[in-house]
Amino acid sequence: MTDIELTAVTKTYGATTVLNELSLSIKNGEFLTLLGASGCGKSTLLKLLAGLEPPDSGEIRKGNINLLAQTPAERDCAMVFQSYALYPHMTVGDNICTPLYMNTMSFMQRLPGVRWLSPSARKHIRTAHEQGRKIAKTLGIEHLWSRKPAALSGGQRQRVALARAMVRRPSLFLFDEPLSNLDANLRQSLRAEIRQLHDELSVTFVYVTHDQHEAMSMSDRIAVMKNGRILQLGTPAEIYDQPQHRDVAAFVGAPRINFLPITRDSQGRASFQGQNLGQMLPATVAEVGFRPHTASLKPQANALKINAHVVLVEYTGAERIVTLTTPENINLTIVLDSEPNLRTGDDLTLFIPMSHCHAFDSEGLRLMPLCVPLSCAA
Ligand SMILES: Nc1ncnc2c1ncn2[C@@H]1O[C@H](COP(=O)(O)OP(=O)(O)OP(=O)(O)O)[C@@H](O)[C@H]1O
Repeated sequence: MTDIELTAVTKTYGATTVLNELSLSIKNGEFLTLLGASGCGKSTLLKLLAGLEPPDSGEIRKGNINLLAQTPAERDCAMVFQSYALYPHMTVGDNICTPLYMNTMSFMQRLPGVRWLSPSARKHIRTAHEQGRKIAKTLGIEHLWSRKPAALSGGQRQRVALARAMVRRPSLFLFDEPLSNLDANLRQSLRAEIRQLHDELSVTFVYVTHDQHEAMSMSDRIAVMKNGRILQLGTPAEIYDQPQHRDVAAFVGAPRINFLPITRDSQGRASFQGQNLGQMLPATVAEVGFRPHTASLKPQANALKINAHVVLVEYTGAERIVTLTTPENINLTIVLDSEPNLRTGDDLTLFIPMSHCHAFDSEGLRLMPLCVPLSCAA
């Protein structure tokens, strides 16, 4: 099977450019997540893949097949929406199976009267129901077969929508925020189920979400989007550990990454709270980011030192989340797994190993740290 290649795809609605010269290679069989804030163009990209909308320019190809020349039905993909999109007058069984047998019947056989009179049409329906029941069993909804959608919970409805997509055995699944309407516990269990389905089916999943937990826990690769462009494409670990843009760093991780604005000393060297960082950070650094879990209260070499004031200590059981403010009025959040005596109002010094600091320039682009060890001049 072949990868799907999007090349310089642009989509506009009126004066709004929703996708901007976007290029992306979707590997055959991978679980790829499009992650980004509301309005960044994720759903539009999904619609272009499904053939529900055409791009203004650019190419979408699968090997030597030009997908843009194919109708949605020819593209062999199934879409699962946030809103389930079930037929309210049909039972669960009919919701799952109707698209399947309608696909395999001739126009005449699809006519309601003929459908039940024609032996071959009845055979199609019987086969579809057998396949549908198997899938329903896999998803744990077989006992709901004769119910109508109104008599189902949100999680059950989404399972029916999943079953309806799976029964056709498409080579590409497109998910548009399928878990957004569900409560946190159900989201977590369906997240795992969708990932398991992917592993069992071994077909390509493209999954849209603005929830970084979903993206990080389910995906082989994540494309982080902003303003119709991909800021970074990588594995969850690459996205988390080596964010190529400050907005990528800010989008993943909870609590959120901290950012420190870097100033210049009288000689033009990078500095923060009077420390000379010129030996450690590239000359063009504008900001340093560090994740809340990387801060320590233990003095150490080659570390960025931050003087701060404790505003709030929150106990979460295993760890404590500490909110601080610096003399420059920068708010910081750190996570400590042990510090029995820390209280609101304390003044302290944080140490962030330079190996855990992310440097960004004024455009937000990642800079490689200098390899010269720092002698932090206080
Ligand atoms: N049919 C349309 N006509 C006009 N504008 C549209 C249309 N569809 C989408 N847009 C606009 O395109 C932009 C991107 O929309 P899109 O739905 O792709 O974003 P998204 O990242 O999926 O956001 P969300 O997470 O809120 O669904 C938005 O500003 C939206 O208002």
